[in-house]
Amino acid sequence: MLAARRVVSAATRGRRFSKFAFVGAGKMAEAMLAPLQETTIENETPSVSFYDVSCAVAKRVAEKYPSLTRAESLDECVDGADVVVLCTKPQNCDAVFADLRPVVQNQKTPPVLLSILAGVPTERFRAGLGLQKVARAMPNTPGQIGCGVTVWTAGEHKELFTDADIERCKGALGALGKEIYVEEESYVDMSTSISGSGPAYIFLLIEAMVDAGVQEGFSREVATTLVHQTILGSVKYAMESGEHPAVLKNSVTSPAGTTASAIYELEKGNFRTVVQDAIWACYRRSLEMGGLDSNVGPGRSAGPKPTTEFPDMNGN
Ligand SMILES: NC(=O)C1=CN([C@@H]2O[C@H](COP(=O)(O)OP(=O)(O)OC[C@H]3O[C@@H](n4cnc5c(N)ncnc54)[C@H](OP(=O)(O)O)[C@@H]3O)[C@@H](O)[C@H]2O)C=CC1
Ligand SMILES: O=C(O)[C@@H]1CCC=N1
Repeated sequence: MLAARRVVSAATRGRRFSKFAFVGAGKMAEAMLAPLQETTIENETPSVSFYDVSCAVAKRVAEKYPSLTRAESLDECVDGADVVVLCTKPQNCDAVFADLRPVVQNQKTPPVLLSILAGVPTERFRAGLGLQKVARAMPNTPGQIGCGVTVWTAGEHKELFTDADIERCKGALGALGKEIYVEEESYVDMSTSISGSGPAYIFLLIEAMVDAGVQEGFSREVATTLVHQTILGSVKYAMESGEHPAVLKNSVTSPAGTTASAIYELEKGNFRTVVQDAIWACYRRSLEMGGLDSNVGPGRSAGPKPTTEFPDMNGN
């Protein structure tokens, strides 16, 4: 299922189609390319080029998406782009900056840089590439089928972005599923630990449940169907019913029944705190990668502070 096509705003009506240049065409870029080629932005299908230093990766993507333009060089890829979508690894930022800086500086109109790199703050791109307009997003792999969720920000310099710039970023990210704009960049690091990396936690759960089914004697195929459908159905039920998960869990758990025995074991293994510790560890790693204070989490000194006051005894 792909996301609904976007409605065009008056701000961008009548302009030429948007051009997106993907630098790096690996796993996450590919997840973004599939829905992007199906969507419309500014009432047009956007033009999309991509470049990857790995010929094998570029060749595979070109074969899979023949309507996209495979560029042979970074210059060719970025030439005339409205938005450069950076999809390389955070670990080789400096090498990428060295190659990309002269190319973006050479453009008549400086493009927007939309980074999906985990952990790397917008200021680092502004300094490394000499670009003013830097947006940062944290998408996830289910975006490949239009079922993703992305948290993104234009950082502290949002006022430099035109309506069309924002619409292009929103359009590209909206093609992946839900997009949530945040004013504060720290929420992008936080979302990495929940939605960005989250699919991996779910896949681990799927793997564990399927393996248990196989241990019990199901064929792997049937066990996989049981697990997929259980997780899919539970998510849809939770979303459609709007009930608190504890209520839904209790409705499955009969007195002295089977579920209670399973939940006892999960709780004995600290299931919920293990999940929460994993999420905090992921957030800490994102902050570390950005050179920020990562001493966050229960019992640690840094990190988010409550933003609202507790009500007084009268509820005011
Ligand atoms: N995977 C995920 O679920 C998510 C990933 N992200 C972020 O997305 C980014 C990409 O991750 P992912 O797709 O998994 O990584 P991949 O390694 O699959 O893709 C990165 C690609 O970029 C290529 N590359 C490296 N340097 C350059 C360069 N100078 N110019 C062009 N291409 C280059 C790499 O080639 P080579 O391997 O030869 O170096 C590789 O093919 C990361 O920053 C990650 O933090 C964000 C959200 C979710
Ligand atoms: O593991 C990572 O660093 C990337 C970022 C979010 C998902 N994968």
